[in-house]
Amino acid sequence: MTTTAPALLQIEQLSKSFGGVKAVQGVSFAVQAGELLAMIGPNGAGKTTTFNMVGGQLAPDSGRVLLDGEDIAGLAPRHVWRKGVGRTFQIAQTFASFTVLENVQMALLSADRRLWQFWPRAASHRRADALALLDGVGMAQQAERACSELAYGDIKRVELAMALAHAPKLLLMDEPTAGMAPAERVALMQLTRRIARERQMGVLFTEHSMDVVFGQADRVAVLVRGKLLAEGTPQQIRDDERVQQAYLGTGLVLEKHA
Ligand SMILES: Nc1ncnc2c1ncn2[C@@H]1O[C@H](COP(=O)(O)OP(=O)(O)OP(=O)(O)O)[C@@H](O)[C@H]1O
Repeated sequence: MTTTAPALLQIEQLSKSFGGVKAVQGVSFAVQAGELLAMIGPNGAGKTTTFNMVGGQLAPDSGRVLLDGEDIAGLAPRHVWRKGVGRTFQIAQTFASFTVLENVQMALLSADRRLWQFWPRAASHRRADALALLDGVGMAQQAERACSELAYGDIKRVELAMALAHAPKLLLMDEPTAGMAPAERVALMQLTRRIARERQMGVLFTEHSMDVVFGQADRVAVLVRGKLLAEGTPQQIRDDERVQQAYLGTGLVLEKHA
């Protein structure tokens, strides 16, 4: 008899309302280790709400968020983070004057649960590990530059390295490519995909640009008005008439063929 390994992330029947608005209703899907799952849907579909229930920013009204089989629904964000769920954040303006290396060293300090008052020591903290993380995203050569001097696409790569500092099992990326040029968008998600494969890390991301979704995601979950409309490979989603209908009139076109 063969037993199937549980998914890295399994969300089951998640629901959340805000007053009378049913933002998410009975949504279930899974993310496997090493794969990229894109969550898409028209505006107001419930993507951010779902995302925040996985990250701990919102507690669901009902349903489960299983990480390696353990229910983490309703845990505070820092506890969810400790369990191995990472999230990419923008480099705060305050830290833009610090070097690329220093920013990653700070992320490592935080992963090691050192307090910010240890900052004077950050310069010596796990320098080699920080460089290795930067090497993984192709930014080691720029380690000594201030983040404020970097091109936008490079900042995104540093933010990715920072998110990897605590070696998450699952990485949440909320519109990771917003504001990027098309070629940069694809490059960032190709890099993310390679890292996800190497580390066997799952990635759940929300995305509006269809070139990224259909070119880079392994699977796609489509939310419409709080419900899961469809889930499958990019090809299955592209060919799904219900998805086509859902996007009618939104200005987005799902091409039938890549
Ligand atoms: N804090 C809140 N209070 C009240 N209503 C909310 C709140 N957050 C979300 N909603 C509502 O829940 C529904 C789903 O919103 P959500 O932000 O999750 O959608 P989305 O798919 O992320 O949309 P977008 O693509 O526009 O970001 C919307 O009707 C929204 O107005």
